[in-house]
Amino acid sequence: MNLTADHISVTLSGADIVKDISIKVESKQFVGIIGPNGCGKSTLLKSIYKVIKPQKGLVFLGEKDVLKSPARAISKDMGVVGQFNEMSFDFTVHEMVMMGRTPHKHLMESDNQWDYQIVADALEKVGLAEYADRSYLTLSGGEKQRVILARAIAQQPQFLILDEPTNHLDIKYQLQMLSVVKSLNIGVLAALHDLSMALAYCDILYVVKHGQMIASGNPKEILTRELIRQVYEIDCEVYPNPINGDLAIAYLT
Ligand SMILES: Nc1ncnc2c1ncn2[C@@H]1O[C@H](COP(=O)(O)OP(=O)(O)OP(=O)(O)O)[C@@H](O)[C@H]1O
Repeated sequence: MNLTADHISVTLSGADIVKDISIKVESKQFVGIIGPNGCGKSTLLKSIYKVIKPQKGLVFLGEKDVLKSPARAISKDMGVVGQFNEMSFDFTVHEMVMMGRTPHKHLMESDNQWDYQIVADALEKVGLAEYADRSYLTLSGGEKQRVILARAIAQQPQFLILDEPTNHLDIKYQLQMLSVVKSLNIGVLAALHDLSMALAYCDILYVVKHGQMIASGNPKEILTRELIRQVYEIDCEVYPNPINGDLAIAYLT
């Protein structure tokens, strides 16, 4: 399912946070958004998944006009793994992941065997099968992040939005999270901080600074020393890794 965000502008408390940004994610593409802290990545994503209403712009998911459709209709197709995953109430891990089934159910419809299987499979995928009965509030930040991914997987969306999905994860689970997401074979739009991960996983990369899009394209072509200096104000070398031939980045501080 394609996602198109056209000419999105967001103003918050009088400040222009997102300035006329357009993004396209083709079906099954993994698309990344990078940029420094505070450049507007989360705000842009929130305006796409309807938490913030943009002042200008259009968002289409397939044929659906996202900004004009009810949240429930969009949640059948769009999953979101946000940056902050705190809950006020204590649910078990199983209950948290089962919430992913809600968009597919009628009011008061109870969970069936099929839902149970989907939840068990999703927990298995993120390596948390043994955690089903644990209290969500007692989990570590990284475990919570993986539960939220499992919930999004259980939702069986056609499109996934990830806002810095790996920020609590150690390297094993960073790789696991992005590999699991890639294996879902659906359109993905992800805000990422790690440029090496962006190089490894993204088909297309959008680069944002001060709320504006300053570059986009194949990460291997656009992530140059000059662009990284312009965006992050640091010096680096981008070079072919002699071990696997992939591009790597050495930061020169
Ligand atoms: N409700 C608000 N009112 C005023 N300013 C806001 C509001 N929400 C966010 N901002 C500001 O908008 C800017 C962009 O925030 P956003 O969270 O989109 O950045 P980001 O690129 O996701 O940053 P990070 O990499 O640190 O997560 C920040 O300067 C933030 O302080």
